[in-house]
Amino acid sequence: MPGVVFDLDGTLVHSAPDIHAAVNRALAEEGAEPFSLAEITRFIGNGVPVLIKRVLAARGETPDGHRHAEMQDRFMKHYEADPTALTSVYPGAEAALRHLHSEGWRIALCTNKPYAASRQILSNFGILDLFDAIVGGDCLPQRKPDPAPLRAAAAALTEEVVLYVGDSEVDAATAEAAGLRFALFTEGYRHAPVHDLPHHGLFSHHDELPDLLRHLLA
Ligand SMILES: O=C(O)COP(=O)(O)O
Ligand SMILES: [Mg+2]
Repeated sequence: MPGVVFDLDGTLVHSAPDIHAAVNRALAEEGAEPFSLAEITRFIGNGVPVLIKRVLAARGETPDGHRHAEMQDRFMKHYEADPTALTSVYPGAEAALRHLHSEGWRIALCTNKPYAASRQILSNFGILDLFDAIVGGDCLPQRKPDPAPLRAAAAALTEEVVLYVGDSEVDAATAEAAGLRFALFTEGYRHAPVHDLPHHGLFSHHDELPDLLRHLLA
């Protein structure tokens, strides 16, 4: 059977509200002003170190390593305390995963979110056991859009054909660099118009996903 690798934030789960809340809690510890949800959503996609860099830059800071690490630790403390309080699985995503799993597809996750929080989120939503492999943003020295994490996730599935499903320009670039066919979820945290992202298929509701993936195999 084929394999499919999923991105997490903006693809399987709408996690921006918890990321936003944790950033603002970290800032509140310093008495700093909160960011809006739209601002923080724009900073998501390249992993936590880049998120923190973007938050500090938007505040006019050019942080040294110590300052960056301090804010990242603060953010992670708040985020890991409850990464699903405000997060939801996209409508139809769990059903699509269960459908693919029951058809014998092997399933992996390749996200820039750190491994432990990613695993916790899948576990909290009762879908962790559907995944044969998880590659988080802190599992390798490289993060997406470097193809190494996606290649590692695909290799873990040991299937001849592997597809990637994601929501962002980072995911599209990663799939292209790894040489995998890419299905784009149009309702995630993308910045550019759909036609600017290289993709082989797109979907706006996860009910469409099993048929789309079968089509991409053909
Ligand atoms: O953590 C991020 O910035 C993005 O995570 P994702 O790779 O699951 O979209
Ligand atoms: Mg994403």
